[in-house]
Amino acid sequence: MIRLAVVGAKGRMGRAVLEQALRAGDWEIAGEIDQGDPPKPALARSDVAIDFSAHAFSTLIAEASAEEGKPLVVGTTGHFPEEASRVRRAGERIPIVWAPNFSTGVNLLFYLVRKATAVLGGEFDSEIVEAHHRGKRDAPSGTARRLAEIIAEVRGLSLEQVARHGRSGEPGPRKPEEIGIHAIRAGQIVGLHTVLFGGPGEVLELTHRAETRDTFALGALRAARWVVGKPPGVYSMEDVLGLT
Ligand SMILES: NC(=O)C1=CN([C@@H]2O[C@H](COP(=O)(O)OP(=O)(O)OC[C@H]3O[C@@H](n4cnc5c(N)ncnc54)[C@H](OP(=O)(O)O)[C@@H]3O)[C@@H](O)[C@H]2O)C=CC1
Ligand SMILES: O=C(O)C1=N[C@H](C(=O)O)C[C@H](O)C1
Repeated sequence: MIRLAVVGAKGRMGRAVLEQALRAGDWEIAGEIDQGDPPKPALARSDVAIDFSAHAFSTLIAEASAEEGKPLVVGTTGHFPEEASRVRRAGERIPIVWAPNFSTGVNLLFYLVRKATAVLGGEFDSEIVEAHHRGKRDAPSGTARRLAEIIAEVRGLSLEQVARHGRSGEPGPRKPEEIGIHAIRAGQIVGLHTVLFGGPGEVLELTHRAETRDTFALGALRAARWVVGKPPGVYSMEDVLGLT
């Protein structure tokens, strides 16, 4: 049995992880950490923790895991740059899988978008559209941010300079280097990401649709199994899936 701590256990994702862990049968739930719980006792009892909480708390969890010497899987999104640096620093002491999206399809989408951007080149405009449930706190989604980073990396651009979050008023003609990012919030949408490449006389759209949270929960459990025993470092879900 692998002893697991779930951070944000009462949340949408925390509940999905607990359900899938119980179903798998080889996990012992050693701790559930939510508002008001001190994290360290539960981390100390566990072989690995999975965090789906909120950016500030997730940063504290990464630091507490490093102090306890325990591996960690971070699924939380929306970290501010200073928080992200602290998570990376924790990864110098323990192994961390940190991914904005644990579904296999989205990690394949990352690969396909890298390839499409390289093949299509600067003649094609890139726009990202994401849609999520009304309860989501951060925007754009961590997955949309990662998709934008990938396009910027391949095109040798600084994302800060070329990201265009929505358009209104009179933005004028689109600049070729812009990467448009658009967030929709409605109802119970689990997760939808489309990358649209618009070129001369044609449009290519790559879409991933998460149908239930099980895809994220199963991916996070797969990452947790993988990360136990790894050397310190910050790993991606693409590393876990062997896509790198
Ligand atoms: N990487 C991936 O594949 C995925 C990532 N996510 C990300 O996971 C995160 C959680 O999503 P979701 O489960 O939908 O969100 P929820 O709001 O449903 O759950 C978050 C949980 O964390 C708890 N929490 C928040 N702040 C704290 C805190 N300071 N201390 C202790 N507990 C806290 C919440 O408690 P309370 O309600 O009392 O505030 C809640 O139980 C988000 O960042 C989301 O973007 C989501 C899906 C997939
Ligand atoms: O908050 C969510 O629900 C999700 N968040 C992740 C993100 O921000 O990319 C992943 C998934 O799309 C669901």
